[in-house]
Amino acid sequence: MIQQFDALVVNKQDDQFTVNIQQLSLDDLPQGEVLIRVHYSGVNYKDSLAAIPNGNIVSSYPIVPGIDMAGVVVSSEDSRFKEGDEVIATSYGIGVSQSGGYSQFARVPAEWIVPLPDGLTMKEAMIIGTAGFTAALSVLRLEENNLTPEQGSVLVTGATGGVGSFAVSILSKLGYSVEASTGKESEHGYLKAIGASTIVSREDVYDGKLRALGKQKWSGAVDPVGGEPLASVLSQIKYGGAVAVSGLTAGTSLPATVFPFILRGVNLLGIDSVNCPMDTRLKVWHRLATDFKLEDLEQLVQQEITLKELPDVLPTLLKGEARGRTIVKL
Ligand SMILES: C=CC(=O)SCCNC(=O)CCNC(=O)[C@H](O)C(C)(C)COP(=O)(O)OP(=O)(O)OC[C@H]1O[C@@H](n2cnc3c(N)ncnc32)[C@H](O)[C@@H]1OP(=O)(O)O
Ligand SMILES: NC(=O)C1=CN([C@@H]2O[C@H](COP(=O)(O)OP(=O)(O)OC[C@H]3O[C@@H](n4cnc5c(N)ncnc54)[C@H](O)[C@@H]3O)[C@@H](O)[C@H]2O)C=CC1
Repeated sequence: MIQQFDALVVNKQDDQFTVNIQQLSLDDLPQGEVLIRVHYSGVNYKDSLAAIPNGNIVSSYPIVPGIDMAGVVVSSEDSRFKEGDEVIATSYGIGVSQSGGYSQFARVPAEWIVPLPDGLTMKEAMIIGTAGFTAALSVLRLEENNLTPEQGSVLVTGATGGVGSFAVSILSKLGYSVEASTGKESEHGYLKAIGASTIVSREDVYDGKLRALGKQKWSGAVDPVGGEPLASVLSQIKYGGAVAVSGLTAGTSLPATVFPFILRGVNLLGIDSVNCPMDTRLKVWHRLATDFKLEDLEQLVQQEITLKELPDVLPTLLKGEARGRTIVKL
């Protein structure tokens, strides 16, 4: 019988904002058909936003953040899952509108759960997490836009981050020549090790001047950075190419012109991991467990931490200090 367990709880009451470890009981968990003993979670940019007062992510407090979890089913009221099943639960309302993965136990609606695919351990699934899933979905969308390695280099912005690192590694594994953009000179070795062919600076991508059209440099791009750099990337994509945009670390406004779209047939592909339909979600996890799977996923792990280290680690992503993935052992 489960009495009490540890969780990270974020609360906002009047002017008080708190982030601390608390002892919860099963009665504190939300409704949902499946009770999961969480083994691993991870740290995504969105988790860091959930742990600050004005992150615009959490819809009601108190909440246990953690948009990702992998664990073992303890009990299920839904016939699709049974005790002992290894599962992944990410996205939807997890860690934003209802309690998430920074807890030893979680209760989740059955329709949000993905069976752990053959070929991945729970730990590997959380090294991947929403960041790796988003990178994989970006690559899938670029493939659907007919991108092939023969068309030339593909750009990855924010390349040392979670989404960026996975985009570099997956594209490299598929035979693409990858130009990885980073502002971190100290991480050039890391980017080469995970598959970058060339490292470019942030200034090579956006030199501070936005042009209607620039030289055609990249056949495609995976962009978790957004903002002005994205406008600059669009102006440098080759005829018919595409940019898969997922993020906003450089800002939310997009001061672009229509010219790349109407003169070069460039496509801007929106990437949403949160409400991605289940059939696509299963397809992406299958590819992450097969042809997208990296030989050494541990290379992308910056650190493995425990719940009590989370309050110090969460803010680091908002300062652009992530390198690959931080995973959390529950
Ligand atoms: C892992 C994923 C990620 O990391 S995504 C990146 C992190 N996400 C964010 O930073 C989003 C934070 N949200 C915001 O900043 C705001 O919600 C906003 C700017 C997107 C919109 O704010 P605004 O105040 O202008 O409008 P509302 O909040 O009232 O919403 C309007 C309308 O949009 C729907 N909506 C809001 N947030 C989302 C969302 N995350 N996904 C999908 N849809 C969203 C909201 O429900 C409203 O629609 P309605 O039909 O009226 O309900
Ligand atoms: N659309 C979706 O479903 C998803 C969106 N995201 C978004 O993708 C982005 C990245 O997420 P994570 O990889 O988890 O974060 P992360 O913190 O691991 O990586 C962010 C990267 O952006 C870089 N960066 C920060 N400021 C920059 C700037 N001004 N110019 C260029 N690069 C800059 C950082 O150095 C780092 O490499 C976030 O905005 C996140 O909200 C992430 C997952 C899913």
